[in-house]
Amino acid sequence: MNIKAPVITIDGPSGSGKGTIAGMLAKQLGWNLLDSGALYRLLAFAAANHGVDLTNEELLKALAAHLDVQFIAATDGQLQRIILEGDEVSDVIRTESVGAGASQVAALPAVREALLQRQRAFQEPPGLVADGRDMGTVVFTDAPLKIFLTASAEERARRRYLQLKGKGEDVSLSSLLDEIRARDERDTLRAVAPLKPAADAIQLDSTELSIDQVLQRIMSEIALRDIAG
Ligand SMILES: Nc1ncnc2c1ncn2[C@@H]1O[C@H](COP(=O)(O)OP(=O)(O)OP(=O)(O)O)[C@@H](O)[C@H]1O
Ligand SMILES: Nc1ccn([C@H]2C[C@H](O)[C@@H](COP(=O)(O)O)O2)c(=O)n1
Repeated sequence: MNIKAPVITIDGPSGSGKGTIAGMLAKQLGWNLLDSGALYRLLAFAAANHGVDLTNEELLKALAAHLDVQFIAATDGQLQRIILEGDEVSDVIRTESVGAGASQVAALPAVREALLQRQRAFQEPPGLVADGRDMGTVVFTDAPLKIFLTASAEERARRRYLQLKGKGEDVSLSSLLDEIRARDERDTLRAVAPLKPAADAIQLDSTELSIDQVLQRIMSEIALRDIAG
């Protein structure tokens, strides 16, 4: 019998802390990690490099199906690395403009379909932590633990502001808030796989919680379900 590796899904809006928490959980459990947003970011980035318009669904579908990408798992002291067509792009795909492009290509049904199997292929033993927008509602519907992580738009903009300032970027809090609201609207209102909690997801508002408190809360849900061996 083919027993599938367990999956923990973490969905939520931009800046809610999904990526941070998913990376920490995967490390703590010794499980695989899927940063599904990175795939949409990679596609938007590759499209710009190849001169493909972000509204050209047919060309984007072909590009998505043939994306030459490698995810190199995090090692002690190093974050996961992402290689696209032989070049390391781990940092350059993290800008707000690539994020906005990702949100635009992610609204196209043919693109989502082209990336579906690639995401499911990450479900390997001993387990998978997957973060994104539709992990619990579309990609891993039978996951034994689904988290929907939120925070107020103001808090998410504040976190992003601190993150980008920390990298030496010249950013404005009010424009980050506008960008976050625009991305929320596009991700939530799109017709296909919109951002929403799965019916069986645990909703966790991290506005007033530290990273550690969020992690502890999720670890206690894992223990309750006895899914991590
Ligand atoms: N509970 C928290 N309290 C304070 N800061 C947090 C918390 N969770 C995450 N952060 C910080 O907020 C920033 C954004 O977090 P992260 O990148 O994990 O969000 P995300 O939901 O994955 O965003 P995106 O979907 O845009 O990739 C990071 O600098 C992270 O350290
Ligand atoms: N499962 C996913 C993951 C991401 N997206 C889209 C929507 C986001 O705005 C964009 C970038 O994601 P991020 O890296 O910020 O998590 O990609 C999606 O539609 N579905």
